[in-house]
Amino acid sequence: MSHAPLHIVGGGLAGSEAAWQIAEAGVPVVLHEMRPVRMTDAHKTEGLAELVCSNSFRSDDAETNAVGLLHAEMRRAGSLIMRMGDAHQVPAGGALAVDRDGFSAAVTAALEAHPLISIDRGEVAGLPPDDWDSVIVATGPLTSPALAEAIRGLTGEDALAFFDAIAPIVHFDTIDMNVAWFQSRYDKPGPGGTGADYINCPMDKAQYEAFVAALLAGEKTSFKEWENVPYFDGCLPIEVMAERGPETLRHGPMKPVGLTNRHKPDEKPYAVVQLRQDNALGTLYNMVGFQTKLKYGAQAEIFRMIPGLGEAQFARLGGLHRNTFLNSPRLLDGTLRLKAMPRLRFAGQITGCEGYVESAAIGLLAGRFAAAERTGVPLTPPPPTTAFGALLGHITGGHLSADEPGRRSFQPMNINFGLFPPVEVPREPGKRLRGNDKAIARKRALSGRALADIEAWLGLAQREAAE
Ligand SMILES: Cc1cc2nc3c(=O)[nH]c(=O)nc-3n(C[C@H](O)[C@H](O)[C@H](O)COP(=O)(O)OP(=O)(O)OC[C@H]3O[C@@H](n4cnc5c(N)ncnc54)[C@H](O)[C@@H]3O)c2cc1C
Repeated sequence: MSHAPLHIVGGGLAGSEAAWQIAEAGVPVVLHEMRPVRMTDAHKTEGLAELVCSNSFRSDDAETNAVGLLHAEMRRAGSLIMRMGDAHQVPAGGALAVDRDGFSAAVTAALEAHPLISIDRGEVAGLPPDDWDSVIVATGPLTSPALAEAIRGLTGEDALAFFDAIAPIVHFDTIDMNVAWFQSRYDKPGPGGTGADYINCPMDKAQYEAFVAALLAGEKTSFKEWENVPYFDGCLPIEVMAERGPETLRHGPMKPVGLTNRHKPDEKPYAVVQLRQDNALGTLYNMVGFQTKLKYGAQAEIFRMIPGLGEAQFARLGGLHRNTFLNSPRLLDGTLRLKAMPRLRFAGQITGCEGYVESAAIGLLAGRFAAAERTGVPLTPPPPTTAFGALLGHITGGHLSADEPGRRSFQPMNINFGLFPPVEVPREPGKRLRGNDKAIARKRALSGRALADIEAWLGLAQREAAE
């Protein structure tokens, strides 16, 4: 049976995954992507699913890490983003990091080759036309202003925009490896890694203190209209962390634990800056956790104070970006449709999830919901005990609003075990778990339950589609 096409606006992480899911369900889809006709402030290419900053999908540990669990669920659900991420991974300790160009090219090629997908390059500069009866809007944190304005007018809610900061990338051959050394924290090999995947730059106490002082004094980009902007803690600019106290960085991205300086094994570094491979060739490394809103001149000067980076050349410096997202718990229904106009469904970071993987996961769900609606096969949302369900719950209703007049408390969030309903931790007779052991046992129990429940949900969805 042939179906009328669905439309997706935005060919990023969410839109690409949604297109794949819809087409794989046998429904034709038109994917509208504005690049290269119109670019965003962060995208550099015309490739679909371009990674705009870090090249990491974060931890791949499905047993004790919530994003690793989400990876596992997505793989089971036939995710294109995970398949291409796995195919283009670069070594990164316990994390899944990818060669950004190879990854984006592979996603683009797969979508272009699918017989049910057509790709239309052009901006949707307002509400989608009335004759598009089912649309997924996946235009991301940098939704073009014309569309953002139209959505804002439609919802009556102010789409909150605020700034995040991105980390610099360094040319490998400008790093002094007589000072820096390769090692993953605790020598963890992780998927596709060797246990020596990060470059580490050590600092002694005096160097660390001088560095923190320089960060505090360095000239920052200031955006008056965005002052008092609420950064979320996972993506704080390094100088904002420094402002929180002299020790904050040493306990955050510059923590020295699990690392031994190969050049001076008897000297414990006071702080360590880590760089992670950014491309398959190994010619570029990004500074882990070093997102910043320092001015370019100040960045180059201050980051060259880091031992090993004295002569560093930067392929890209850090910067600021806008982040636009909906007050989804109020605006969207349980299958991501806009209550005020149900022909529009939202996916990706614009719904208030955060991160490449989470955005793709919500794209996957939006695609499946839209395809099910088109084919007339009802699809119940995934159970809240799964990573898919927990994330969807956060977006469509799990968040408790602070309900202060004129303000809203809903903020973008990465997947985390705090979003899952409590679980009974299995007890071993005669053994009482405490502290870290107890926390790990709890995560294992949450993961085990999630994987069993997602298998059941996927099996059920498959049976319903076949009937
Ligand atoms: C500068 C920056 C740095 C980030 N750093 C990280 C990071 O390090 N790690 C991480 O996990 N996440 C990071 N994020 C968040 C990351 O962007 C998102 O998590 C992810 O890319 C969102 O996926 P998405 O599909 O929702 O949006 P995107 O991947 O941004 O895709 C949206 C697409 O829609 C297109 N588009 C926009 N408006 C229109 C329109 N009107 N018509 C047609 N097409 C349109 C855009 O060109 C884009 O291709 C960062 C975001 C930004 C902006």
